[in-house]
Order: sequence, then C-alpha cells, then structure tokens
Amino acid sequence: MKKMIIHGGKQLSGEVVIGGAKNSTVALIPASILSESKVQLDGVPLIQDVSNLRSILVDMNVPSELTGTCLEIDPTAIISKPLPNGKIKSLRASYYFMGALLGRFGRAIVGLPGGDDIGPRPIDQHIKGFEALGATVSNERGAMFIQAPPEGLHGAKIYFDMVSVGATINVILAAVRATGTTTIENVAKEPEIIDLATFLNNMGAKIRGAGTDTIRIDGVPHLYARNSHTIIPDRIEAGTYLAMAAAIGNGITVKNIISEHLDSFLAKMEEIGVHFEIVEDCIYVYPTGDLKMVTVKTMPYPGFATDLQQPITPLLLKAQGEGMIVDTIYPKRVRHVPELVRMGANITVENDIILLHHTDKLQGTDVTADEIRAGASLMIAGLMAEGITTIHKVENILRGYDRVMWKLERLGADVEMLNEDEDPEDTELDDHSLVEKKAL
Ligand SMILES: CC(=O)N[C@H]1[C@@H](OP(=O)(O)OP(=O)(O)OC[C@H]2O[C@@H](n3ccc(=O)[nH]c3=O)[C@H](O)[C@@H]2O)O[C@H](CO)[C@@H](O)[C@@H]1O
Ligand SMILES: C=C(OP(=O)(O)O)C(=O)O
Repeated sequence: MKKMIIHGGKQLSGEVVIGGAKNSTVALIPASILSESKVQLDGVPLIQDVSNLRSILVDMNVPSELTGTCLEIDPTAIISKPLPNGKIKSLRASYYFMGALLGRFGRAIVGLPGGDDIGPRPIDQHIKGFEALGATVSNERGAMFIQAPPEGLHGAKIYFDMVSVGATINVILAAVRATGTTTIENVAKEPEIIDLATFLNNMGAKIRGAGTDTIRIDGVPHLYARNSHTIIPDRIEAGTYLAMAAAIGNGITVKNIISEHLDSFLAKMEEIGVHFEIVEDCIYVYPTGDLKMVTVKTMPYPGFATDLQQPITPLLLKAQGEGMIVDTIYPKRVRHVPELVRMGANITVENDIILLHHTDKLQGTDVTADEIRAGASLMIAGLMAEGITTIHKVENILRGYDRVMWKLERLGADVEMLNEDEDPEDTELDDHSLVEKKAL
C-alpha cells in the first residue's frame, strides 16, 4: 500500500496536460478483442486500471505493448478462456469482457467486478440486454456464465429501465457482431460512448445514434482495426484540475480539453464565481476572489457528473454561505465527508445530502482515500490545507489519474509518495514508474 504526503498551502501555477479518458480506455481495451487484426490506441492514460486490463488480456493470450502513451494490442491469437477471478476483481470495468467475449466467442465466464465502494452498483440492465440478444445468463459462485444460443446472438429491441453507461457499452459490445439489427433505447449519452462507437465503426461496425437516447446497431460478421484510434481527453481529470486551479491556483492552464464535454461543470464554476477563459482546447483559470456557495445535483450526461461532485467539494468550502450536493446517481457516494471533517471542513451528510458551510481553513492530517474521486477530493483539500496531509490507500487515486504525482509537482505542489511503512526520509516513489513497473 502507498501513501501520498502533501505539504499544503502552496499556491500552484503553470500548465497541466490532460490524459486520455479513463472511462473510454477501460471500454476500448476490452473492445479490442472484437478485432481480428492488431489494434492501436493513442493517448492512453498511464493508470493502474490500464495495467490491470492488460494483465487480463495476457490470460487470453492477447499481448500488448505500451510505448509512451501508445498501446498496441494483438488479439489475433486470442483464446476463449473463463475469467472468474484474479485481476477481474481489481476494477469495475472488467465487466466489459462480458459483452466483448460474448460478441467474439458467443460465450463468456467473467467474475463479478470489483471496484470502488460508492454504494450499490447492480448489473441487471447488462443482463437484461444480453438476454434480449438471445443469451442465457446465470450467476454461479460469484461469476457470470453467459452463453449465446447455438445459432449465435440475434438483434433485438431493448429499453433500459435507467440510463447506464456500463449497460449501454456492454450491450453494444455484444450486439456489434450479432445477426440482424439491435435497437437500444434510453441509453447513456456520455462522450466515452461516442468514442467507443467511433472506434468500433472504424473497424467496420455499423452503430448509429451514439450520443443520443437511441442507438441502432446492424450486426456485422467481422471487425478489423485498420487505423490507430486517439482516445478523447479525460473530462473528469480535466474537471479535477480545474477545481484544483480555482481552489489553490495562482493562474493555471489546463490543456487538452474538449470544453463541450464539461458544459455543466463549467456552468457551475461560473455560478460559483470562478473566472476562466477557454481558448481552443485549453482553459486558463484565473486566481479566484470571492466565491458564492451553490447547490450541485449530479445527473447522467450532459448533467453534472457524479465523478466530479467530490473533486469540486473543497472549492465549495471556500465559498460564502451554505450549499448542498445531491448525488442522484450514487446517493451513498459520501466517503470523503468524514475525512474532510477531520481536516476541519464544516460539512455534514443528512439523508444522503451533503450540506456545505463556509470553512475558513483546512488543517492537514491523516486521511484515507476510500475510492478514486474521494481521493481526488482529499488531494485538493490537502493542497489547500495548512501543514501536512497524509493520504492512505493512494492506489485508489493511481487507478484513474494519469501520472498524478508528476503533474502535481510540475504545478509546484510539494507532494511525495511512499510505501506505507516508509519514512519521508526514505526513497520517494514516482507514480509513472509505479504504474509502468506493473505494466507488462
Ligand atoms: C468505467 C466507467 O465508465 N465508470 C463510470 C460509469 O460507471 P457505471 O457504468 O458502472 O455506472 P452506470 O451508468 O451503469 O450507473 C448509473 C446508475 O444506474 C444504476 N444501474 C446501473 C446498471 C444496472 O444494470 N443497474 C442499475 O441500477 C447504478 O447503480 C447507478 O445508480 O458511470 C458512472 C455514472 O456516470 C460513473 O460514476 C463511472 O465513473
Ligand atoms: C466510479 C468511477 O469509476 P469506476 O466505474 O471505474 O469504478 C470513477 O471513475 O469515478
């Protein structure tokens, strides 16, 4: 286990470049096994989730090579193998191997995914989609057994009961090589879904409507990757650095952003009173003055992302007045609150609503990152706080934030990462080599 030590209170400035979207990448890597030729992804974030997915590919005889941020995946000698345990449990998005294996081989045995504790995360809509395509699905000792009929999957009309990113992607992966036409209604509209559809269409798939409420897929028998695919920038990483820039920045430019993907977040920043300027794919955040407290309500895209409610919280603590955060996607996503309270934040949770009050100053202390965005929230709070903040379970941050230590240091932050049992005097770990070491 690792810990991050932050010597807080230093104003940050300069530039930070956003990496490829985690939530695209973790779908694109499983999707690559649908190709019958080599796949190349550009702009891959250097995160633990990517290392873990690559290690799952190895179990299927799919080698991959990471050069800088370019990942080449060779699925040409793939073998159909059950994946009931192991790395599957290490991340949520491993469930995309259900749809991808079903689409490629007509069968999948995949362990139930692990991942962050952010409240209940059922997969009933994924299963409903697979069944509509003709598959039989059973849960045996913690693994999903999914089997297409002897004649293969067939197109179907599917209506999701709720908007789900994961179910939308998983059913696309299964349906893309099915016979006939699949129509999925009430789908998620996230940019990462458009990214996946673009990737698959460039391999010969016929997917229309990604980014709208209804997706139509005409199944094709084979898919071949021919060009390299550049992953869209991570809008959640971008929002995290924008919130950090507003909270503790003395003028920061966040580069490689598609600002339209952050419309609801940027509207909220304006409402709070943050001044920023958008120039092409960069956003410059001015040092902030007086800020106004607001209410944040998370919604499916294009609404305010649940993944950004925690990163924006420390900034809101600087605002005058009282505010609240209502997470309609994950109402139990409040693991950061008791930790922020230990840092002196005036924040409470009542009936799953986070109540925010102006907080004059935060004080560094020992806190734990129980999940990725709670970790981001604590990281920003630690940078704002007086004294030293030690964040435990920092792996939860590294699983989804590209080269975070290096990026923070370049902004002028005084941060270091150590093994749990090490003293600050011992050798410091660097996040890049940490992730790289684990990459294959
Ligand atoms: C890898 C990835 O892209 N992760 C994102 C994805 O997670 P993920 O795809 O798991 O989240 P979903 O969009 O599926 O979840 C949305 C809501 O639907 C519920 N639900 C979902 C599926 C289902 O079968 N049944 C059901 O009840 C969930 O409990 C949740 O309340 O979208 C979330 C919501 O934007 C983000 O926080 C995650 O960062
Ligand atoms: C909850 C998240 O991711 P995952 O779905 O991979 O757990 C997240 O990125 O905030």
